[in-house]
Amino acid sequence: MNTYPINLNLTGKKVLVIGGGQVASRKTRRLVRTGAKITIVSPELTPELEAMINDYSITYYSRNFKDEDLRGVFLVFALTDNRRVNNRISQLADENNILINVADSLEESMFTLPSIIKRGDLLLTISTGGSLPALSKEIRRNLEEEFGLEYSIFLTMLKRIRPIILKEIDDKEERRRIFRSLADLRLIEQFTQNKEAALDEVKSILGDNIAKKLFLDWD
Ligand SMILES: C[C@@]1(CC(=O)O)c2cc3[nH]c(cc4nc(cc5[nH]c(cc(n2)[C@H]1CCC(=O)O)[C@@](C)(CC(=O)O)[C@@H]5CCC(=O)O)C(CC(=O)O)=C4CCC(=O)O)c(CCC(=O)O)c3CC(=O)O
Ligand SMILES: NC(=O)C1=CN([C@@H]2O[C@H](COP(=O)(O)OP(=O)(O)OC[C@H]3O[C@@H](n4cnc5c(N)ncnc54)[C@H](O)[C@@H]3O)[C@@H](O)[C@H]2O)C=CC1
Repeated sequence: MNTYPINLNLTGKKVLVIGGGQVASRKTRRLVRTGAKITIVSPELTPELEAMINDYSITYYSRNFKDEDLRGVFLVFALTDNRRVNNRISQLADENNILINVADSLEESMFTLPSIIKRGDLLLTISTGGSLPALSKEIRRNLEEEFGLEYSIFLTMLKRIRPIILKEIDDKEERRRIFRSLADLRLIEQFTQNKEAALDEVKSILGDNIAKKLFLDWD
């Protein structure tokens, strides 16, 4: 299947989770960090979901799914263990143009969830097109060792540096040279081993003028 990979901004959007088992737990864990307005409908809940409902302002209805639950919903997860219920939700979502993920049917899903590695602003996603989700998980575990916290630190710094380079350096080629030199995996990894040396290298890539502007209040 040729899916279209996107990173959705769910801030303030109504998201409905139907079902309260292990799969709902895993998917809701990722949702609570997005700023979405989450509602869960399920007669039963895992202890983790109970805790998330308390800790984040999640609306919860302790009952089976009703068709009206879909009203005004932007995105829905059909995560019950009942094929007929999941299929009904999928039909309704289709009719009403609501984005849907169905836990037990790739065909009825408008999108699937990838395995993710998040290090601050760095987001790596892995997907097997539904062929073997366990492999996505295994690849994630392998890559996790390769991409550590240094990426988060580095990108936090770049968030501050990049706009200044864009503002201060008019020459497009020069800017491109700088950004390409900064996108250096070896340099980023140095932030865990020898932060001083890594910062020195960043300064030398930026050149004296920019470095002075940026690192004046740097400790
Ligand atoms: C199509 C998709 C739809 C979707 O859910 O979006 C889907 C479908 C199904 N998964 C099933 C089973 C398992 N899923 C996992 C794990 C994950 N599954 C995820 C995504 C996806 N799963 C989407 C495609 C992703 C891709 O393309 O690779 C991950 C990546 C993301 C997430 O869900 O958070 C997350 C790993 C997160 C991480 O840790 O990194 C494990 C492993 C485990 O739990 O240890 C098992 C048990 C082992 C096994 O069975 O392989 C079953 C069979 C159910 C049954 O037995 O009946 C179906 C239904 C079917 O195949 O029809
Ligand atoms: N996509 C994925 O990553 C995976 C999908 N699955 C599939 O996902 C589904 C759910 O799996 P689990 O969470 O492990 O099952 P589970 O049995 O732990 O949870 C099912 C939940 O659905 C609720 N439920 C049942 N009928 C309902 C209804 N009419 N309305 C609202 N809630 C209802 C139950 O109360 C329960 O909380 C299964 O179909 C399973 O085959 C399983 C593993 C991984």
